[in-house]
Amino acid sequence: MYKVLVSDPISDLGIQQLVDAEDVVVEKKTGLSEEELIRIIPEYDALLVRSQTTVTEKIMAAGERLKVVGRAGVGVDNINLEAATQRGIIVINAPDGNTITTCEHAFAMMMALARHIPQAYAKTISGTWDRKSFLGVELRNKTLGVLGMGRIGSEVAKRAKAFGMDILGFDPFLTEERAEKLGVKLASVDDIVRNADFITVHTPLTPETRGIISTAQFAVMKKGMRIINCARGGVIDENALVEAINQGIVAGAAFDVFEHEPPQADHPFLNNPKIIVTPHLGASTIEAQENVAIDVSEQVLHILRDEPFKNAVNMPPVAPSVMNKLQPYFGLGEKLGTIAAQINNEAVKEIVVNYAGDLSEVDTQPLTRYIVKGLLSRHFGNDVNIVNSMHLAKARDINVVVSKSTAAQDFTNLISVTLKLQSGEEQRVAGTLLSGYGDRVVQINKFPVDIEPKGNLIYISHNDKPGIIGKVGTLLGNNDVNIAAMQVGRKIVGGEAIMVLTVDKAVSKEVLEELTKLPEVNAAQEIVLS
Ligand SMILES: NC(=O)c1ccc[n+]([C@@H]2O[C@H](COP(=O)([O-])OP(=O)(O)OC[C@H]3O[C@@H](n4cnc5c(N)ncnc54)[C@H](O)[C@@H]3O)[C@@H](O)[C@H]2O)c1
Ligand SMILES: O=C(O)CC[C@@H](O)C(=O)O
Repeated sequence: MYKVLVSDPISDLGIQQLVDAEDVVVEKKTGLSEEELIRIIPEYDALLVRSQTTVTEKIMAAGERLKVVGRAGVGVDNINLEAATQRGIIVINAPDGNTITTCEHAFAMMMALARHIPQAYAKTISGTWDRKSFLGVELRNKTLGVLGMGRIGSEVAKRAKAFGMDILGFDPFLTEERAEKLGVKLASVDDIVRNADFITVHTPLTPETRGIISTAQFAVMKKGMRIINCARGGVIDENALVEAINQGIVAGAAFDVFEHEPPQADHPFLNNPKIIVTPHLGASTIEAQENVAIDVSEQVLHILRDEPFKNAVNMPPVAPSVMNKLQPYFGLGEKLGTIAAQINNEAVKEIVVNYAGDLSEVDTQPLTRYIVKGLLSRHFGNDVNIVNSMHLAKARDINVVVSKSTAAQDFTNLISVTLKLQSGEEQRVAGTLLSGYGDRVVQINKFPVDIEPKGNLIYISHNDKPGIIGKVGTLLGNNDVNIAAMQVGRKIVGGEAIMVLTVDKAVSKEVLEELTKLPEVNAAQEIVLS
């Protein structure tokens, strides 16, 4: 008999198939502390959660029989994926079941903001008939900026079209073709913050999206704009928002999510008449809760019974024999993907991976997943892993092409990752695993290099002129950035060249900007590797 613990409120109808299964016992125990969960988890084969239970490393470690953690929803930020993977615990989610519901909540928030509905309701039921304080605005002919054009963002854009809004969309994976299909104008974050009357965010919380809307962005916004966050707390900086409201820049804000949930009683949003809030209700409809629970229960049953399943967030389906051959290259592959993503700022249409030498003889499919994971992690953060990386690329219309060749230049193995970009340009990074030395990046674009892919790097493209290396060194020195290693690549004397510097600490955006202002420098980008 398999035992399933449901530790958050999850739709009864949704888990009915588990309850009905003859080989399963379902127990519901909600509101448990971490200690209580640690104490009881050893009895269970599966754990079903929503977003209230944080499934920590300690809980995973105590889950001696735990085979699967099912998340009835999208975000798995409350589940320690690494700990699960290390212990072979499969984590599954239900990414599609609450898309429409959350989109509708964001839309409801936008309409409530435009017409002051919560404020007017509160005043009316308090006995005051006030028709003067709540003059609203129409959505028609307004510009809506959508940051994050994935499942939910795309659905919001479709509905905004029907309301006669002009839509500006930004997503690192949004191509012209897809934007056109959705009736959205492809824009940069800067275009959006300068031109939108309404902004809604639909990205995960990653290092890149944390504070993507903050003081600098509020400073250039249209006076009287309105802003909505039904994605994750922290994507819009909470303090900067309050400040922008006080300065009269933002006319209203609607938040379903908070940096810390639930927010403290003295949270500045809770007594601000221009901010409307809901307690993380984006996914809370009967339909969505049934959808996600049905989806996740079905998969839990499959996993418990050792049947094929979908939507695993963390577990690679790799046969041990293939794993042994490929494992040494997984780290290199992921780093090549990460570097390719970080030296590129354009939408990617195709990823071409070439395996040469030794690697051409084996089934490299699992390794490709690592490369694509590295590439997408810049924008998806922890939401991408080797199980879902190919699926995520496909869902973003990014084609992944693999080719093989027996000759690997002067190396025994060579992995090349070429990004074919929206503009028609290409970016290429190649690397090898050198016996006794480890991972090496041996080519960036057309330039041969020899770089250990580790720590903080700065990638500079420049014109090969005397003195440029000194200027870069002096600028970094003046900013207290110590250079540990430097590689320069060029094809011809005086022509295009690149410099890759290994530095002892992360560099600020300001320093990168200063570097790009040096006369011979064309671009300077930070590459962060673990
Ligand atoms: N409020 C709720 O109850 C609720 C419910 C469901 C989902 N969510 C949250 O909503 C968000 C979106 O969910 P989804 O299902 O649409 O996810 P999704 O993965 O389909 O879409 C997210 C999109 O964000 C994009 N993105 C990543 N970094 C970006 C950046 N720097 N700038 C712009 N775009 C960037 C990704 O490319 C992706 O297309 C997630 O954070 C999810 O956890 C909240
Ligand atoms: O209500 C929930 O379970 C949270 C939903 C949402 O944030 C998700 O990530 O799916």
